Amino acid sequence: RKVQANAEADSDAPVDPPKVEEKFGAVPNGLSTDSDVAKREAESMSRKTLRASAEKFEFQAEVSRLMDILINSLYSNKDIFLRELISNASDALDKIRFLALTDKEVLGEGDNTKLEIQIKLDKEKKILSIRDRGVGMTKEDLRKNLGTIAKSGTSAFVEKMQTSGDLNLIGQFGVGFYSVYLVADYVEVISKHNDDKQYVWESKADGAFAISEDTWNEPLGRGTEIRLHLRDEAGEYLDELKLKELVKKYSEFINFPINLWASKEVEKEVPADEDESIDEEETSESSSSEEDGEEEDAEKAEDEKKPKTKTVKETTYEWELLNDMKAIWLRSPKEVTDEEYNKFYHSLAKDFSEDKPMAWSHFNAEGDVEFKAVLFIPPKAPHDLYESYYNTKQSNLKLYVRRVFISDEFNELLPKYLNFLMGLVDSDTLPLNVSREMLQQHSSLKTIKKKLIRKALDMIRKLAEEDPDETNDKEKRDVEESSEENEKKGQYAKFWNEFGKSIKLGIIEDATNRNRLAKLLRFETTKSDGKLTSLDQYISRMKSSQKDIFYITGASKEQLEKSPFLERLNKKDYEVILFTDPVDEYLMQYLMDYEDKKFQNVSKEGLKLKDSKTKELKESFKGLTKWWKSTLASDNVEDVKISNRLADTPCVVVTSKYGWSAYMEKIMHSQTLSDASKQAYMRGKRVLEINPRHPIIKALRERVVTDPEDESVKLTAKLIYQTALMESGFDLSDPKDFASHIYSSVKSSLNISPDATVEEEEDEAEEPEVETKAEEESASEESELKDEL
Ligand SMILES: Nc1ncnc2c1ncn2[C@@H]1O[C@H](COP(=O)(O)OP(=O)(O)OP(=O)(O)O)[C@@H](O)[C@H]1O
Repeated sequence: RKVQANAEADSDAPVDPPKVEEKFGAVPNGLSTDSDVAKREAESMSRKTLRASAEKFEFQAEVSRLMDILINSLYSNKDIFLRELISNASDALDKIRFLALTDKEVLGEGDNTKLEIQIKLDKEKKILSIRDRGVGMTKEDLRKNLGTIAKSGTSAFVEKMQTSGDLNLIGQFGVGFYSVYLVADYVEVISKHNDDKQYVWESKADGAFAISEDTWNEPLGRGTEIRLHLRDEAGEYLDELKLKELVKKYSEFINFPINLWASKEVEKEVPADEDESIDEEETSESSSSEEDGEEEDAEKAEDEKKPKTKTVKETTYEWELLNDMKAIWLRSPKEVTDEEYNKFYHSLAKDFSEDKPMAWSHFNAEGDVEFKAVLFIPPKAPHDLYESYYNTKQSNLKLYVRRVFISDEFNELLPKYLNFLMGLVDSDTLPLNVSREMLQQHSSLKTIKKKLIRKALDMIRKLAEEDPDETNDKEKRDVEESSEENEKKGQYAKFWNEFGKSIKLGIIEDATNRNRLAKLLRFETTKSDGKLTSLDQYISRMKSSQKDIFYITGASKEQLEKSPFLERLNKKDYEVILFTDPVDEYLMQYLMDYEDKKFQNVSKEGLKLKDSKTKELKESFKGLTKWWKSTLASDNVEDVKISNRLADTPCVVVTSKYGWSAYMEKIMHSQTLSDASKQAYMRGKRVLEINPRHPIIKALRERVVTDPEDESVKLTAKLIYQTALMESGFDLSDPKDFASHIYSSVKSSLNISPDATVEEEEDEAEEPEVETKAEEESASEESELKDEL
């Protein structure tokens, strides 16, 4: 009877999972069906070699390299594979839900309509399976998606991973799937797409993968199941508690239910063991005497009243929901904690480093177009943010319409220069059942975009306002600094270093918001003492006599600080902005004024600096400037003028107001594909400005007065011009010509006759050179030295 009781207990055991389970492949406690046998055969076959009948493919070289690194990685945080798989499953579910908006049929019926993720463990066989009812993959999808890497920048990632060993960013590079090989040595991907049959992709990460039509697993209906045959050392992922903890940690914000086939200890009332009760009866019989007959009867009656059951512990299995799918953006911003925003950012950005986002903005737009949005400024700029700025169409904003994910490639939501922001928009106003193309043209998008830009710029402005480093008010700064935890200190400089270029690109591209963006601009100046300053701060320090905002452009701060263009400005204590980023040159073509103040490039014409003697000097140097201009006629010099910007340098070359500056010319020259004819056209007209107080200039004037036709004076004047060109940042068009002028001048300073010629080499009969002993020795010494080096 015992045997029977056990059998009964077994049959009640939790091997009878819901219907979904039956289709799910490996059954935990092993139901012995025909398909099971076939399956096990298939499995054991495949563990040895990939299935013989399968079509074999080689991984793209880059994928193989990546897999090699992953397999041999000593990276300790192997957990990341799970969030990558769940994230892929969630993407696939998003895709089918989106398709279903316009065609309900694609969802199918019954269990197929359940948009969920299921995780299952088979401790015995050491298999962890993750299944989704997403869009699935056709045979071709399997080959392409899990064999090649489409996204660029993967090489960069592989390099980085090899050197830093940090795999945490894997998801951001579009190669998350391969992280399965951190924990598994053999992986099967079973997938069913509506347009194809069910296929199995499998690989042991040995350079090859195989695809075969799946005739042995239970049909999936639709979607993908990934089976990880875990390595021995990855046994911890068969622990339910561990998986629950991981899903909580990484996948909290997944918008689909994630269910774990979880065991549960339950107490159950089972019929009390009859054998035992008989034994008891027997014992009681033997111990009883006949006299006790009446008493006994009473006890028996009592016993019969007692239930004949007992409590036993049983393990049952059931689907346990691991996430609560809370859409953070639907909640009131007041209710969401900083910690939740941080976590949400990490899941959105697939960035699981410790870095927190720099700022966020969570808002609810009402009116004609209603939407909710959360925007984040990431802690760091992605490695390729500006590399392909004009070519990529990558926006980092997810668009939802009434909680349904539509796309994360909607470039209509934010202008390019704000592409560094992460976040999402969920609109109730946009229609749900139209194609993506139709949606892209929807008039509400313009309103959404406008509001998003406003909010984004506000968020950046606040970042500066809250930074004590940004304030001019020393007292306020001290108060802030003394507060214990001042996380906000220096945050704007950090933002500027990461994303400053984006703000500059914004000024160039977004005329409507130019002024708002200009407020966010930061730069160093001749007086900022190595710190960043803003236009507002610059203006607040302007001298009362100063009308324009002064700036200069060049390759480096050090170079600019020595520029002759700043001589007199420095002397007179004017502040000048130092722009050292090539993009600044473009920027200043668009930023004409700010708060009614014009910008003046101090290396260009138009600088107004009072010099009471200008008129007088102009008159007294008229002869020289006229003569010099005609001497330089062939050098494309528009004019020769008295300068108001020089102190110690004899002369400089300035450009016309709307032409390119010297630095811009350099930038354009360095661009391989720039158009030579445009270069000639845009090149600023050059004006030689002379310093009338400089002894060289004064001496030159005297010499010209004496003999304007003196060739040596003409040569000297040309040499001065060429030197000024160089010092002003221009490239010399004919360096050979310049060099020969310098040598002529050197000759005269060494008192060498200008006609002196170079000594001719004697014409000897050509003989092979024979090394003398001494030469040989020195040569061998040299080579020894090289070896040592
Ligand atoms: N569960 C799945 N269902 C359908 N397609 C999938 C699934 N998992 C992966 N894929 C396909 O394989 C591709 C490669 O996946 P992988 O994780 O390597 O990169 P990714 O998903 O594009 O980028 P990321 O890792 O950033 O999510 C995906 O783009 C997707 O097309």
